[in-house]
Parts: sequence; C-alpha cells; structure tokens
Amino acid sequence: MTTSALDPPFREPSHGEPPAIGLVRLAHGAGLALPSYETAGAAGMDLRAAVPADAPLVLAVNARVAVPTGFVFAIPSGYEGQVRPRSGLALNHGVTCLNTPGTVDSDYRGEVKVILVNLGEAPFTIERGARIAQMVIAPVTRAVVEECESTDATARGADGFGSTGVR
Ligand SMILES: O=c1ccn([C@H]2C[C@H](O)[C@@H](COP(=O)(O)OP(=O)(O)OP(=O)(O)O)O2)c(=O)[nH]1
Ligand SMILES: [Mg+2]
Repeated sequence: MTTSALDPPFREPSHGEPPAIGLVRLAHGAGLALPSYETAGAAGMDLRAAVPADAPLVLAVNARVAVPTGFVFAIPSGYEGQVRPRSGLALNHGVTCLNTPGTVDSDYRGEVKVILVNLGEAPFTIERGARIAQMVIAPVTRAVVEECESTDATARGADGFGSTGVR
C-alpha cells in the first residue's frame, strides 16, 4: 500500500480495535502477497489469484470459474467477508463476480474462492497474483424470525417490482 501525507489514517468508525482475521496460507498460495488494502481509505482488501504461474487461467466469454485465492480466512464471529468485483475489471473487461457480493461466513474454514464470470467480448486471462476481486469485512446482524398470522398494514402494501415507476 502506498501512503502519503495527503491521506488521513484509516480509523475504525467506532475508533475501536479492528477485527483481526487469521489467514492460513495453502500450499498453492506460496509466495503470493497477502490480501491487501491498496490505498489508505480502501474499503476492501484485494484478493489475488492463486492459479499456477505456468498455467494462467483463461476465462472464455460467458464462462464462469471459482478462482482460488490460496488462503483460508478465519473471520471473527459477528463479521462476514463480502467478496465484491473490482470496478476496473468490470468496466474494462466485463469481468465481474457472478454472486456479488459473495458471502464468506465466519464459520467457513475452506479456501476463499472468487466466482468470476466473463461478460465481455473477449477471453480474459488471469495470471498468478492478479488482483481479481476485493473483500470487505462487514458486521453482521442476525435476526430472530417468528411465524405470524398477519402483518401490520402499510401504504405500499404488496406493491413492488417497479410499482413506483422509473422517474
Ligand atoms: O464468493 C464466495 C462465496 C462463498 N464462499 C465460501 C465461503 C462461504 O462461507 C461458503 C458458502 O457460501 P454461501 O453460503 O454463499 O453458499 P451456499 O451455496 O449457501 O453454500 P453452503 O450450503 O455451503 O452454505 O462458500 C467463497 O469462498 N466465495
Ligand atoms: Mg449458505
């Protein structure tokens, strides 16, 4: 990450301690840089492709693939990891995350993967170490659900799916 005097230091909204995430590097992640915040105020840490250096992954037009990141993330209870596209890949190449935002649960102990789809017009080559997506760590609220006989009344009622028009 590059920093400069122009950049205010990142502060937690609560000004408390940031959540600590343990990363376990898998064998095929050897030598890869850790996921990293690329600017002082970046919301997401970029995830890198742990594909073989001698066998870049070619994503055909309209194809999708789960790209390995080479790491297991241990996200603390009360948080989730949101796997989101990078806007540059989306705008310049039509490459995005199919399930955006992907959800990485705090109890998941498998390898984090990035489900990419190529909606562009040309095959897209993913080299080892390429920054293919970003993960935002977010607090989670879990609701209590209960079955009810009826709901309270609202002005909208059951109107939806464009009921308010476009303009
Ligand atoms: O982009 C993603 C989305 C998910 N996952 C991993 C972490 C997550 O905790 C797990 C399950 O994801 P999700 O709940 O979205 O998928 P599911 O189809 O509901 O699978 P499951 O039945 O295992 O929950 O898969 C990723 O590595 N990348
Ligand atoms: Mg699930």
